[in-house]
Amino acid sequence: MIVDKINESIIVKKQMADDPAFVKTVEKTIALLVDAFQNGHKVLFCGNGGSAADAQHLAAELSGRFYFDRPPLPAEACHVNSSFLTAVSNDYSFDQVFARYINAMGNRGDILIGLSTSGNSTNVVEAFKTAKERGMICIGFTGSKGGKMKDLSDVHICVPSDDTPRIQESHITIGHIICEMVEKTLFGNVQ
Ligand SMILES: O=C(CO)[C@@H](O)[C@H](O)[C@H](O)[C@H](O)COP(=O)(O)O
Ligand SMILES: [Zn+2]
Repeated sequence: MIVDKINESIIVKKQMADDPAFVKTVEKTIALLVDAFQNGHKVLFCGNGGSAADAQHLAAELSGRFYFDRPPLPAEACHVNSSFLTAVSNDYSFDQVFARYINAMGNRGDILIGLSTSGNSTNVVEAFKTAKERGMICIGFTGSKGGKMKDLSDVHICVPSDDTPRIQESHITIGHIICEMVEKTLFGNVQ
């Protein structure tokens, strides 16, 4: 059972590595983030549950530091202010929490990265709709079905699995690679 699960995770990652179209999509994401940061824009992340953890984890790699000392990058996860999250959920709706944050913080040229294994979490879908209205770039991290986020994503990182934990494990792998490459491209000569 344990070995089977480890092997399942490896197989999903191997499928991504062996798919040139998938690798190109990750390259495109890196280029978009580099371009956004170089032009003074920010990157916002959103997701629920394990994907909320991934969202704040990845934002912190960018806004804190990753492999080496360099200037911080403007990045944040939409759920990290618990007063905002509880008030907006209570006074409006949980479906609107990320959309309202995007309305407060997102500007034309900023990037929104939404992580959802189903691609159908309503608060992430609503955030994408709002981000598009505001002229932001939407990058969707999903599982193989893509759900509603498929058609709302400017770039769609679609992990070839239908198993929530296996999809999340690949999201964080790809997210780490993106953060590493963005840091290296922007500041590789700083060390
Ligand atoms: O971490 C896990 C499962 O591994 C859970 O917390 C999971 O993220 C939650 O059930 C989410 O609400 C699932 O949402 P989504 O991936 O479909 O957007
Ligand atoms: Zn989990």
